[in-house]
Amino acid sequence: MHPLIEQLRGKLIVSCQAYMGEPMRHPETMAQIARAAELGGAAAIRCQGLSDIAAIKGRVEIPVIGLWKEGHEGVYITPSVRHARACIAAGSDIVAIDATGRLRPDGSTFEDTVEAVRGETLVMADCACMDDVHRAVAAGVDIVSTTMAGYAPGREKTEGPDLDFVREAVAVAGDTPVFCEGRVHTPAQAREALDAGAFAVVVGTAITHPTSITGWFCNAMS
Ligand SMILES: CC(=O)N[C@H](C=O)[C@@H](O)[C@H](O)[C@H](O)COP(=O)(O)O
Repeated sequence: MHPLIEQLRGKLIVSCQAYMGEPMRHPETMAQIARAAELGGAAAIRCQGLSDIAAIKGRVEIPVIGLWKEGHEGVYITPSVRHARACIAAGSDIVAIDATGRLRPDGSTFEDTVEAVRGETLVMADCACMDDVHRAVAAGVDIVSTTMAGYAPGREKTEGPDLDFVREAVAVAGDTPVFCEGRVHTPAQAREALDAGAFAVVVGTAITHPTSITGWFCNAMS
């Protein structure tokens, strides 16, 4: 296993993302949050967009998992070779790519992107279902992640993390590490994900999205 991935074993990865039109959507803000997460013990940062990747890479010592989201429908996480190459150029140590079988806007496939960038970077495959896991492992990716479960066809959206998906993925992924990502909202759930066999756990919203967290409190109080 690549040493950069080995150092993530059993660790927390923090996803620092602000969405279009949101008050925290600024590379400097994301870099500050990423650095704060690093000080808290995060082993890597996952982040979106070329400016954020560059700003965060310049601020933290830990590895950066970069992606580039374009659009909201269909394949929007690093949807082409061009997007993946740009993420590498911006400073990503690992590039996250949608691993679903859906065609990308430019007509290319997941395999096309993996083929083009493998050897230049480490690839994290954002999967929605077991078909994606099989596809990603066959393509030779470095990491499989449950990122898209509940957000693309294939699996129901679970209340918390999809731990059954983690277990099923671990059972077939062989030596390829499986990360648990998506709806991990509490430290206890992060622990459960490791117990389910996850190699590492990615937490975004519950650490870095104050608008959502505030809403959780408000809902509980109304
Ligand atoms: C489905 C999709 O587009 N997920 C994105 C992937 O980068 C992010 O919006 C999530 O915040 C990230 O996966 C972490 O998940 P959570 O925020 O639930 O901890």
